[in-house]
Amino acid sequence: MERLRRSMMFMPGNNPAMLQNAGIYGADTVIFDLEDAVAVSEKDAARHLVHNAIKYLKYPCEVAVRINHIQTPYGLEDLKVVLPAKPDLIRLPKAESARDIEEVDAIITEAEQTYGFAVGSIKMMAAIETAKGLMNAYQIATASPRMVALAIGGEDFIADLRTTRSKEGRELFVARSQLLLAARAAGVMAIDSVFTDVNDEEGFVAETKLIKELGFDGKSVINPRQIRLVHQIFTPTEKEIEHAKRILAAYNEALAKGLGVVAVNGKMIDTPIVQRAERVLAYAAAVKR
Ligand SMILES: CC(=O)SCCNC(=O)CCNC(=O)[C@H](O)C(C)(C)COP(=O)(O)OP(=O)(O)OC[C@H]1O[C@@H](n2cnc3c(N)ncnc32)[C@H](O)[C@@H]1OP(=O)(O)O
Ligand SMILES: O=C([O-])CC(=O)C(=O)O
Ligand SMILES: [Mg+2]
Repeated sequence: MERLRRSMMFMPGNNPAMLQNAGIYGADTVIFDLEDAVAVSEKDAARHLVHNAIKYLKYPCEVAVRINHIQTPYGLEDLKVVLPAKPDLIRLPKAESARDIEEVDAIITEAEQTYGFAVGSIKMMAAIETAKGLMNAYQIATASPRMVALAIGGEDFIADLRTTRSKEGRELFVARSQLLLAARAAGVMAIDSVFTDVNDEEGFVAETKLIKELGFDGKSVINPRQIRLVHQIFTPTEKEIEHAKRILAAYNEALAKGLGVVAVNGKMIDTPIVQRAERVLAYAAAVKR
């Protein structure tokens, strides 16, 4: 079972209190933002704060940094300042081509060599936030062996579509589905976008259930209150675990009798259903760890 990334919590990289406490809320990943949550006048201070937080504070989770796009005046400097602290993951926003990934990948490789880190140890993910990025999503996801995930950045994406955000996310449905397909084809995780109304718990839960059904591995979040809700939705229930166990038991019994197919509660069980049951159990075990 790969690492869990159910919740990836953003926080502004220039907020010392948030960086200090980032590890206490149980997020699978924390994302220190240098991009849109940080004003231009604060970019430099944020980079150094993020560097020091990663270097001197111990986080019990994966630590990611969202840099500015590499073709902005800030992206390269972001990498220069944060890479020596060895973040686990670099999140590139507004990725539009494989070239974007290759550029960042080359800079990371150089830093790993300079600072004596194992080459390939710093991972990358990309957020798709434009129609153009989505058209190139598979190429983006496969542009470097460092790539572990594609995310959708829904707020920017909706702006690029020239539409508005509906409560049900109708305008994002196709983009989410396409991003999921690209991620699966590339063998990387798919991470959903942020839900900006931190006081709308019902809306957040509905959206998280939807993206889990679509097949996403997790969600970007912006507030500690959203973490528990995502984890609850992604954790298999006792009923699902029991059902998975029954499927495996029935299948193994059938195999022992030389049968390839068997029924549990009147429903046919064959290889893909067994694979799904195995994943439920592996996931449940990973969540407990
Ligand atoms: C579209 C995009 O690009 S999204 C990505 C960039 N955006 C961000 O990074 C925003 C991150 N989130 C936040 O800044 C805040 O959660 C807000 C502004 C959305 C809401 O703020 P508040 O209403 O003050 O949050 P709330 O009252 O729930 O905060 C409770 C506690 O959690 C802390 N907290 C809130 N959000 C975060 C966070 N994202 N990361 C770490 N700690 C946080 C607060 O500092 C506060 O701590 P305290 O009790 O020790 O004082
Ligand atoms: O990537 C995200 O989840 C947040 C973001 O930048 C966006 O929605 O534009
Ligand atoms: Mg964005």
